[in-house]
Amino acid sequence: MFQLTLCILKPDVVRSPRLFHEIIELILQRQFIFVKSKRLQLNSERAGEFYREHQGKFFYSRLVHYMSCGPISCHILGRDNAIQEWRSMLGPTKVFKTIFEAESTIRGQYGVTDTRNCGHGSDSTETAQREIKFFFPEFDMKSISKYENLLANNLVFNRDSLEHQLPS
Ligand SMILES: Nc1ncnc2c1ncn2[C@@H]1O[C@H](COP(=O)(O)OP(=O)(O)OP(=O)(O)O)[C@@H](O)[C@H]1O
Repeated sequence: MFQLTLCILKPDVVRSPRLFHEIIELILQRQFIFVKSKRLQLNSERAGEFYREHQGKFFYSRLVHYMSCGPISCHILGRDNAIQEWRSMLGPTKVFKTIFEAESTIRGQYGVTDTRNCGHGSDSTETAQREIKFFFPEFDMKSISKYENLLANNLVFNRDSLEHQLPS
């Protein structure tokens, strides 16, 4: 089933152009459609709001500080089973375990710590909708139908905007 998910590439990744583009290529190779892309910097209030479910946990303030320490890159990704596919590419949350147990994943290869773990992926369709709205309030979820019957290789990927373009 065609799905959308929210992908965030975290500040360490965005800070390193080579790593950033390497991860974009990996995502393209997995036949994801980049529906929308946006680079932005969160302030600590917005970062705290995004991760509010973790409020009170020992890593919460570290996480909020990290997520607001530099620009992040947000992407609405689409493909069959997008939510699960992007999370499996990322690998498990905890980098210190992942580098041994899932070393071929993005976190396994490039993660720095359990907090600085390269990326974020929505974990359900409800979460994806809420998170897409958080970063892309102007995005019309109904426009997904435009992409549903298209494969990534029927579209042109614009390397400046980091978005696939629909055939005219
Ligand atoms: N034990 C921990 N120590 C340090 N940071 C953590 C820890 N657990 C989670 N985090 C940070 O909080 C983020 C959100 O945690 P969550 O449990 O929702 O993991 P996730 O769903 O794999 O990650 P994300 O929501 O970012 O995709 C993680 O991506 C990581 O940056």
